[in-house]
Amino acid sequence: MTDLLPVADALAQVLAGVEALPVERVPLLEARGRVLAETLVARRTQPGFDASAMDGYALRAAEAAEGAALTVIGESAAGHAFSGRFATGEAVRIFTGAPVPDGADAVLIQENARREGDVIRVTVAPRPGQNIRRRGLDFRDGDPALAAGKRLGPRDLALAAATNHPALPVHRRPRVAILATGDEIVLPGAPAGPHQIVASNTFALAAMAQAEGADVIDLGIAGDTMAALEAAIRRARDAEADVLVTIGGASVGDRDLVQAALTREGMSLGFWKIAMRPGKPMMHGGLGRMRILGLPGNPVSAIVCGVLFLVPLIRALSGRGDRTLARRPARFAVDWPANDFREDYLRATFALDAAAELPMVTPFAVQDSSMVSVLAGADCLAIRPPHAPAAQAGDPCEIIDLNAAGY
Ligand SMILES: Nc1nc2c(c(=O)[nH]1)N[C@H]1C(S)=C(S)[C@@H](COP(=O)(O)OP(=O)(O)OC[C@H]3O[C@@H](n4cnc5c(N)ncnc54)[C@H](O)[C@@H]3O)O[C@H]1N2
Ligand code: MOO
Repeated sequence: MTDLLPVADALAQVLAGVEALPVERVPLLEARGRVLAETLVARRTQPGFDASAMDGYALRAAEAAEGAALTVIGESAAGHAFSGRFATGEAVRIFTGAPVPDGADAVLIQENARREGDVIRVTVAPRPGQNIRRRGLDFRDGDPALAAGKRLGPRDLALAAATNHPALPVHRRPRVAILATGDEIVLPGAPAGPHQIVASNTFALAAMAQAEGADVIDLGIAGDTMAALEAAIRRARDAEADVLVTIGGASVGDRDLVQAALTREGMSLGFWKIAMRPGKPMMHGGLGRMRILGLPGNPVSAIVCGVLFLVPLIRALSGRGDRTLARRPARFAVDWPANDFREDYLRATFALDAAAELPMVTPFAVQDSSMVSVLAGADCLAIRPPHAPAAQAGDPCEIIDLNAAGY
């Protein structure tokens, strides 16, 4: 059994040759969560002029000692620059965001001046340059603003807008078809006998795919017959899915028909079975343009495979630079036994150590891959490499922080 494919090799195979999907342009209001296909370059300089950061008076700092009096000769408001000339002993009333008149080198905040008709008296002297945002402070025409491969969040969209892009080149969203299999599987809320199982991992995988920006094609549940499975596989092809995720029927039982059905439909097998717990019977293949992830039925196995393989595959298809979920150093809070040949992804909780730096990890005592309640209660997956020796409390490990990832 020790010749099973290592997890890292399996991931490399899943990602091998995956190219980002074609580029389309979308307006800013539709761009959240999409992945930028080209580096975005600023199309203007911001601010495009020296601008006031405050409401007050534009003046020369050298003429504005405490007690000095200056004559107010005009006004500069946002969108309405002062067009006159600025001479010795003069100030210009100015508002936040307005152009600073030529010749002024500071803006005196109005709270630091006393207005007496057309004259202001300085109560607190300004420093040269104070309250002026220099031209180009934020960015300049031609500056790279956002990198290709970045998934666009709200702040990125503000920058895209400010740099004067009404629409953005992004990769098409991956289409991910999800098929649950098994005669025993019923939908939540449907009448269910005592020996039936309610589909659960389907919803986690769909949510994960959506969270990663994919469009989900729900293929429902196929019974354990070749006909039902083949019909569902064809529906995935007809819908032009980029990825088909099958759930269940992945192992070696007489009713585990998923691989046979896929092979009959023309799949070329990449790999089947990996040195991982949970998730050993995972399968990968290709059917035309469609990539196939055959996940085990056990809910925790399927969802952990989703975290480790489906998420990076969606990210790669979306054109993202960062494909895998971040791993973070941590320490065991308890002793934990030695590992066998399968890389283990332990469901665990953690609390930060006394310095509030490292997560101190406590795996759940029961690590059964059917236990959805344990997975939902976990903060993280603690990774145990193959053949890791017994760990003692305080020993280092790595975790995937599920809460931080939003999973
Ligand atoms: N002789 C062996 N038996 C098994 C092996 C093995 O190596 N030799 N591997 C075990 C491992 S590890 C796993 S993981 C499971 C995976 O089996 P399958 O992928 O064939 O999964 P099923 O039998 O279809 O289902 C397992 C379990 O999960 C339930 N299930 C299925 N789909 C869903 C769903 N959408 N939502 C919730 N629960 C689901 C299903 O009812 C079963 O209870 O095989 C071991 N066996
Ligand atoms: O690989 Mo299975 O997922 O341990 O239960």
